[in-house]
Amino acid sequence: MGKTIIISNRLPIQLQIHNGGITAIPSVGGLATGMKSVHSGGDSLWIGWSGLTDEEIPENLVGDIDDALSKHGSSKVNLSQQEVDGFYYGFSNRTVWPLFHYFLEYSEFEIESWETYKKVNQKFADAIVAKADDDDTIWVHDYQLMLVPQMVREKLPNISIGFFLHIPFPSFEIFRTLPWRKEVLEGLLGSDLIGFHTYDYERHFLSSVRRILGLDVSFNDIYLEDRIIKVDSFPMGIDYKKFSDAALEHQQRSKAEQSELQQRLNNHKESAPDAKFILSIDRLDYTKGIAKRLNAFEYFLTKYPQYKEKVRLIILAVPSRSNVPQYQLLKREVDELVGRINGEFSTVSWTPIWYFYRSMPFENLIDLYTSSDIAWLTPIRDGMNLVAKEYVATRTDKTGVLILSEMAGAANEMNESLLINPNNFEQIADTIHQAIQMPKEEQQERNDVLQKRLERYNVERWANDFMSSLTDQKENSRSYVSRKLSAQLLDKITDDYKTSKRRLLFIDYDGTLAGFHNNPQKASPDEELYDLLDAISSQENTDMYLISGRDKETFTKWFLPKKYNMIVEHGVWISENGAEFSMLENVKKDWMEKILPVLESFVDRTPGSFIEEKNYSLAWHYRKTDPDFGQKRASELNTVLTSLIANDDLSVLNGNKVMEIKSSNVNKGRAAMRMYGKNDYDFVFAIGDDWTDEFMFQELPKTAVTVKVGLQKTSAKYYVDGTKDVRKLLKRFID
Ligand SMILES: O=P(O)(O)OC[C@H]1O[C@H](O[C@H]2O[C@H](CO)[C@@H](O)[C@H](O)[C@H]2O)[C@H](O)[C@@H](O)[C@@H]1O
Ligand SMILES: O=c1ccn([C@@H]2O[C@H](COP(=O)(O)OP(=O)(O)O)[C@@H](O)[C@H]2O)c(=O)[nH]1
Ligand SMILES: [Mg+2]
Repeated sequence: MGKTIIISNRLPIQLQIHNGGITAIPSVGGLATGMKSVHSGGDSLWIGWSGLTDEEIPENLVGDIDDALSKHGSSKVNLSQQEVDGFYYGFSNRTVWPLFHYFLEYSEFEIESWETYKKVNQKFADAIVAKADDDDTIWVHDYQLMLVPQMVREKLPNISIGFFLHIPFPSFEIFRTLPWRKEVLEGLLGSDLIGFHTYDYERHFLSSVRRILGLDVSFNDIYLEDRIIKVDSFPMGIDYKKFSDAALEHQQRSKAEQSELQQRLNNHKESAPDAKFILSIDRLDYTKGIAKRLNAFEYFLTKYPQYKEKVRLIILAVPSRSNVPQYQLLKREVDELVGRINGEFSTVSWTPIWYFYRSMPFENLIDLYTSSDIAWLTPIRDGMNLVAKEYVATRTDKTGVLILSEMAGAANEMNESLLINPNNFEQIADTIHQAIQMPKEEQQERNDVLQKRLERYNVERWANDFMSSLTDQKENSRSYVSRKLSAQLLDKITDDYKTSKRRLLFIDYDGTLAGFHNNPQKASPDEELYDLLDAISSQENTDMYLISGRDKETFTKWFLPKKYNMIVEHGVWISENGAEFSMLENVKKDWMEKILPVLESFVDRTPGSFIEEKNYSLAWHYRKTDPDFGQKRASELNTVLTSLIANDDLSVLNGNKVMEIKSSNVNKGRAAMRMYGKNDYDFVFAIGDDWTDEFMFQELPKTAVTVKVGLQKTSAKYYVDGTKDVRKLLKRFID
């Protein structure tokens, strides 16, 4: 097991130059604070940006800076001012950040900053490659580095790469507006595992992958030619113990040991013992809804005037990304709002809002958390929001009320808090009122549940879950690429075939025995194929079945005179030894009239596509359409159908340029297993090219020889390249 390399834009510490010397200060923000506890525990290297540009670093300090970082297990990527502008202030925080948080109108699409983003991502990737060995595990963090996984993959094809996105992944409708959406997705797909905070972000991401890249997605796996990528949600936790221990320790301090801030807080509590402190802590970011919160607070004071002089809002806004114009505007807006509200409501003995615009050290955060009766966090969108979790963790006597926006990722796990919609002022005002009135017992009940959960799903557990999922995934992916049939393997299979006592063969038709045609009727069998099938089926002790999704009329015409055994429409019909087709499965077809109009509307909008109406299924073919367009429509149809059929016993099969809707209890695997049960077979063989054949590969016994045509995702043991190789392989059985 090699080392772990963590890579993020920001390192756990930020360097500053003061009076010719270097000072290291802890980084603020969820990623750095959360991962820090993971990093300090193990054998890991953290690569990131020091916070200083090349221009800011005097030559004589270069060595000292490297030393300072290496003391923290870190190593830096050097960035010039121009790079920081284009990459960090530019593409990361003026394009991706607003877009992914649904602030579409703030998003700027500038080609120059995209180019710098690419260049800087390459720098990060190169820094990893320079330090990594093949058995290391790379964990890339966040939206600033979305191209890094693929860039590393190109240099180190076998290394394990995980990626975690700390911010939301927006819905397809939003993400599609990004001019470089394809490149971003491809960059991420260099990973083996991609993690999100919530299932919703994961779902949005998968839908974009399906619709923009047209890739095969099954549950939460993405199939590439030679790898599988797993996508999953891992809600990030906090270092619970660190916060609860700090709060306990804080409680035991004597007056003299308390911080200046704590003493001020105490003085205010003493002067107005009934007054409540409401706390809000965030980076000064438009996604955090600080301005809205101030307006809502004003509304609350108007709606519930009895709380004048009884509540105080403490706002800690941490300076962030202040080179981005939106952040500067927000700063001005918040300053003005605080001034106006305080001006409007203050009395001689009461200022409703205390406003701090700075970053506070850990000790002061604990002062604020432990002194506040209510924490009020109302982001308009937030990937997770760790402050919410930290507040609850510090409540040693379990009192305190958390009011949390339902738009924060954390809301998914903190149902016992008071969840609000940050745009609904009426609801917010009433909720603050409810929080102030909430009996102690109820507060404790709610926090008890929350604390237990936070303690269990702490940041260490989060990191371990992610890492072990990454290890598993790497193994799955390795075993996924099935083996190409080498000459040696072919000899072995032929030998087993010839020495077996009773054989059972399942052979798919389209894409396996015959190539594809724009018109399916034209893909008819040729003489060579008839000869081959005649020879196999007439062998002693050999049960050969052609197994296909085609309709029974076509197969009757082509093969009934030949008396081959046939299973068609995926297993609805069977014909053996030249008998008429009879039903193998009893299936309903009343759903068809509901689905047909949907397919028709897709035919109308997708020139070249057409519907094939089979007896018990409907297929929408798009072989003749423009490939990209067809793929796009197929993903769209898939989305529509999946929601339409959710409650029926139907499934959608994604075949080769065809989507078929049929009863769930009919598939080739089930049909094949019924044949397998009829006799004692010591050689079972199945070959096929598409998704629908996977049912056979999965359900037939492990000893079966299963062969996929074409290198694609498969459960088959082996693969061959194309229809020519299929015939070559089958010929071996009769030579
Ligand atoms: O590095 P900055 O530009 O100063 O910004 C600070 C960090 O902000 C973001 O944090 C996110 O991660 C948290 C933990 O997963 C999550 O709780 C929060 O909702 C996110 O906004 C950003 O993702 C980081 O990259 C920044 O470093
Ligand atoms: O003055 C401050 C204010 C906040 N934080 C920390 O910054 C993080 C903020 O993370 P969150 O997930 O809430 O939001 P983000 O800033 O990452 O969007 C939390 O761990 C806080 O403890 C800090 O270190 N100093
Ligand atoms: Mg086929």
